[in-house]
Amino acid sequence: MSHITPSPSQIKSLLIALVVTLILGVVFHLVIQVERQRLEQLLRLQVNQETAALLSSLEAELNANIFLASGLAAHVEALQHIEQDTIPNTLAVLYRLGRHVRNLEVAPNNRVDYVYPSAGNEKVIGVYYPDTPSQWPSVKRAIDERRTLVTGPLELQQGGQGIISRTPVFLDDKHYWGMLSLVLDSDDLFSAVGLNPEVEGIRYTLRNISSGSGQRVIMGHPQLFEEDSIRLILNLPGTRWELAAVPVSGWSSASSHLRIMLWVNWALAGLIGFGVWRYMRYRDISELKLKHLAETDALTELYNRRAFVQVADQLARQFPSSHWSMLLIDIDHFKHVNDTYGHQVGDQALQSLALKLKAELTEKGCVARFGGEEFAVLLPHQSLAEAEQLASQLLACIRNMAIAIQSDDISLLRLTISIGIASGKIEWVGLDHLIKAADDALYRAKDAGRDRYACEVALSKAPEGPSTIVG
Ligand SMILES: Nc1nc2c(ncn2[C@@H]2O[C@H](COP(=O)(O)OP(=O)(O)OP(=O)(O)O)[C@@H](O)[C@H]2O)c(=O)[nH]1
Repeated sequence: MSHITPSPSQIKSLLIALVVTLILGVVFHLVIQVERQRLEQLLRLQVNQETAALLSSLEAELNANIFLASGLAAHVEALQHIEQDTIPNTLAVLYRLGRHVRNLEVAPNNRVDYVYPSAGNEKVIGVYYPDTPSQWPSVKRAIDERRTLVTGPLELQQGGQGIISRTPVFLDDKHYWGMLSLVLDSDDLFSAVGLNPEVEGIRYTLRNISSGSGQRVIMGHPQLFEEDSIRLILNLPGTRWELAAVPVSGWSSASSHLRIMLWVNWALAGLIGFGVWRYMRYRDISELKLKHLAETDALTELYNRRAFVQVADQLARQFPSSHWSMLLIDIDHFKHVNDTYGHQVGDQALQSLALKLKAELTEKGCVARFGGEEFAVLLPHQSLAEAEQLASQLLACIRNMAIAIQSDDISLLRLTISIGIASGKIEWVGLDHLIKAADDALYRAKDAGRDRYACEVALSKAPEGPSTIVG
């Protein structure tokens, strides 16, 4: 199984793209979260306002009714008694004046003697409060506190539920005369103010939170008090109610579209990250291509002279005390090839020779086209003897090589080369000197008849004078 190891620049591009994706994603995410919270707060504010408005309508409507009996109480207190003839009419007037009034009761000495309207409320006549456990505590409390108190909603003697307002009457401000009660139809009252279990996308629940009420739910779904709800309290004389409100589709409904935005955000951040990665890869590849173009000879695909010098300089810095050899290779009578078969044949010959040199020498050193029909080979860590051996092999290899040519005039071409060898410790010699020495040696090889090598030996810091060998 083959493993493809990513290059450092690939890893760098990937990391930068990931960082860009993460930063953008997190920033957008935070912006969306802040917007979500803002929308949720707005919704809470809106629900709070609507709940408060509902509660104040309820309070206003209750207050408009529960003190109706106060007028009758004042009448009794003023006259010190009640005139039986006028009671039905008085109660009828009060009944008309009120809203949602189910019935009015007059109970001198806590026994109900009069009720209006009488139809449907007959069962109430004669009820003695102290004998009615469901009513006596609230009656007694109103007497004790000497003020109008509201209780309920309660199950009524005559059936159904009602909110009861009780006003105790005292004669001479001392002697308790009796109780005036006003029963309101709770359902009618709630629907008149628009309080229902669900109103315009908001669920409401009302409960009684007065002590001893057992937090009884008056209207709506009890679970609203288990939820994250807006809660407002209504204080009435003698009782406390609590109204809870929650949007039907929850608090996050106002920002539900932002949930999609979160996905879009990450997709967008990923897309931008991918774009960054593509751009960086494109830039890296373009840089590599440019570098390759700048370093490579277009005809032979070998290093050009500039790249060769750069590589050699780098190696010289890396291994300053190493012993180096260098070959300068020049094709013999190449002008003749060009002149006889044309420049194109010459180019093909140069390409074939470059391929051969690459195949033979790449593992041993750095091969470059030095100019025209001249090639250079740098052999770091190689002695003169090793360089000479290599040069002999090369000479034989090229001499015996038949170069295939695509031309009407010729199909096979044979060439020879001449090689100049220079050798020495790089820190003493220096690259320029090594090249110059190899060039001199090449000149001598040409001079000695070509198809051979010549070397410069004993190049050192303090050379005694180079000696020349022609192989
Ligand atoms: N086809 C081709 N020819 C080239 C290229 N570069 C240089 N030459 C030719 O190489 C020849 C070099 O000729 P000379 O310097 O006289 O050397 P030579 O004929 O090889 O003779 P010696 O080197 O003395 O053996 C010239 O004809 C150049 O035009 C190239 O890229 N393509």
